[in-house]
This record gives sequence, C-alpha cells and structure tokens, in this order.
Amino acid sequence: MITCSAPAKVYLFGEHAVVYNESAICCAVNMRTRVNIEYSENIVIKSSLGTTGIDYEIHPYVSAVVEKIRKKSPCRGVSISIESDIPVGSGLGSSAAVVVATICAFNNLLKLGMDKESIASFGHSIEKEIQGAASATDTYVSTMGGTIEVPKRRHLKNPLCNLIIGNTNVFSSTGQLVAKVASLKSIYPEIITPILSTIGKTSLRGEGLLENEDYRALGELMDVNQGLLEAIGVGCDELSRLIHSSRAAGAFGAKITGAGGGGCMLALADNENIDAISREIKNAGGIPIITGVTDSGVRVDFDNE
Ligand SMILES: Nc1ncnc2c1ncn2[C@@H]1O[C@H](COP(=O)(O)OP(=O)(O)OP(=O)(O)O)[C@@H](O)[C@H]1O
Ligand SMILES: C[C@@](O)(CCO)CC(=O)[O-]
Ligand SMILES: [Mg+2]
Repeated sequence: MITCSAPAKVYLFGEHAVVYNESAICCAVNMRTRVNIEYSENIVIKSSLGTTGIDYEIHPYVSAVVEKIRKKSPCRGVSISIESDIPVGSGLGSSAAVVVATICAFNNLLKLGMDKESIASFGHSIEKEIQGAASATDTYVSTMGGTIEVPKRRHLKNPLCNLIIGNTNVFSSTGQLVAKVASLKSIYPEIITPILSTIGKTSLRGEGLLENEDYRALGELMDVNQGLLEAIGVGCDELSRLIHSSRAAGAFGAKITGAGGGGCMLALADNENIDAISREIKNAGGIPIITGVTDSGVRVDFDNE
C-alpha cells in the first residue's frame, strides 16, 4: 500500500480574480487529505462521501484522475481510500488536496516519474475539467506548500501572525460560484472586469506588506478585498456574520477564503485576540479553526509496494 497526503489552503487575497489571471496570494495550511492506494481486482473509491467505482456524481475529481491516468498508463484495478481533515466543499481546497494526493499516490504505485511541477499541472487540468474554469492556484499550493503568489508562482514569506478560519458549515460548490462570476462578468463586463482587476491589486500591494510583516495593513486590505468579493456576488449572510464578529473581536482583517457562497472565512490576528475571535465566531454560528501555514506540500507518507 502507498499513502500520500496533501494540504488545504487559504487565500489572503485574490480568489475568483485569479481565474482571470489577476494576482492572488495563497497559503498551504495544516490540514491534510490522505489517499491510500493499492492494487485490486476492480476500481474502488472509498471516502466519507461513499464507496463507488468510477462515479462522476459522488467522486468526480478522483474518478477523473483515475480515468486520465489509466488512459496514459493502463493498469489493473486499484483500491483508493481517502481520509481527510479538510471539510468538503468549504473553500479550503478539499478538491485540490484530494486530486493532488491521488495523483501522487498513482505516481508512486505505477512509478510514473512525475516531478512536483508535473503533479501540479496534471492536478490543474483535472480541476479545469470538473470545475469548468479553474486557476492553477489550489493545486499548485497544495502540491508545493508554503505561501505562493499566482500566476507568477513565486514563493513568499509565510505570515507569522495567527490564521483563524471560521467555517459556516454551509456547503458550496466552487464550480457553481465560478460560473456565477463568469455570468455576471459577461452581462456587465465594464463593471465586473475592473473589480476583478482591483482585487488583483490588493494582492500585489499585499505582497510588500507580507514581506514587511505589516499585518495591520494586510488586514485592512483583506477587508477591502472582502468588499469586492461581496460586489461580485460570492458573499452570504452566514459568512458576513462570522467576518463582522471577527473584526469586532480585534482581527487585523477578515474575508471569505476560497469560492464563498458558504464555506469558510479567514481572519488574521495576533496572539491576544485569538480567544476572543474564536469565541465570537462560535457565537455567530460558526466553527473556529486555528491554523498555521505548512511548508509541506504533497508527500509520500508510506510506501511498501
Ligand atoms: N475527502 C474527499 N473525498 C472525496 N472527494 C472529495 C474529498 N474532498 C473533496 N472532494 C471532492 O471535491 C468536491 C468539493 O470541491 P469544491 O472545489 O467544490 O470545494 P473545495 O475544494 O472544498 O473549496 P474551494 O475550491 O473553494 O477551495 C466534493 O464535492 C468532492 O467531489
Ligand atoms: C474561486 C477560486 O478562485 C478559488 C477556489 O478555491 C477558483 C479557482 O481559482 O479555481
Ligand atoms: Mg475546490
């Protein structure tokens, strides 16, 4: 059996805009999806979502990886079992982590010789196929770890303050939200295109602030980015409640992370405010998760093949 794992991610800036090639800053964080793989008679995919064969309803991302790999390198059946600390459909990159960890598992089982760049780009092709339109960000960051600016794919300094996630527990589909933004952009191009470009500018300014460890200003720009995400229609009441409660409890800044429409928000905070922010996220109906950046991207955890 082989076990590979890959991390979740949060966006400091730039989700949605990055689909249109604007800048984003994204960090890999300390929650992982583990994929176990071994040879078997048939294709079996087992996760908290169910046990299936190739099944594009229940396991679209993993099914697409299996089919694409088997086209390139025909192999017997495999049994894949998935365990994950990453809430599914919550803006923390659960799809990218499962895709990247599954590709890495096949890479080692079938000795495909893919390097990390190839794993990331294969992962991106799967996200594009299933999501409709997708940036390279989630799969690249989950593969490489650390804090990365996309589209240039430059590694930046990790934020040294606390990252507090608030999960609304409302499921959201990234594909649907990306399609919603695309539709708004096609109806009002002269209004939506400059908003996306301004989101990209918050990310470009954010880079210098991250370098200088100016978390107060970084938080201020995250709040600006949040206003622009609301403007493109990816906010919701549950997220707003968690974001406003976090700010009131002393966060440097707070915004949606990932696709929005439910899922998670992210607050930046110093040590003194963590407890108050976590408490207020709970009072506002969310689940707080205190996390940090990991430099460990996709990796092999176990291999006895
Ligand atoms: N542990 C898992 N096991 C099997 N499939 C998973 C797992 N985690 C995620 N997935 C797949 O990914 C889908 C969710 O992906 P989606 O892109 O909509 O959300 P996300 O990746 O959590 O959020 P975001 O893309 O905004 O960061 C699930 O519906 C499922 O198909
Ligand atoms: C909404 C989005 O920008 C981030 C989802 O985590 C989509 C993408 O980049 O593919
Ligand atoms: Mg996703």
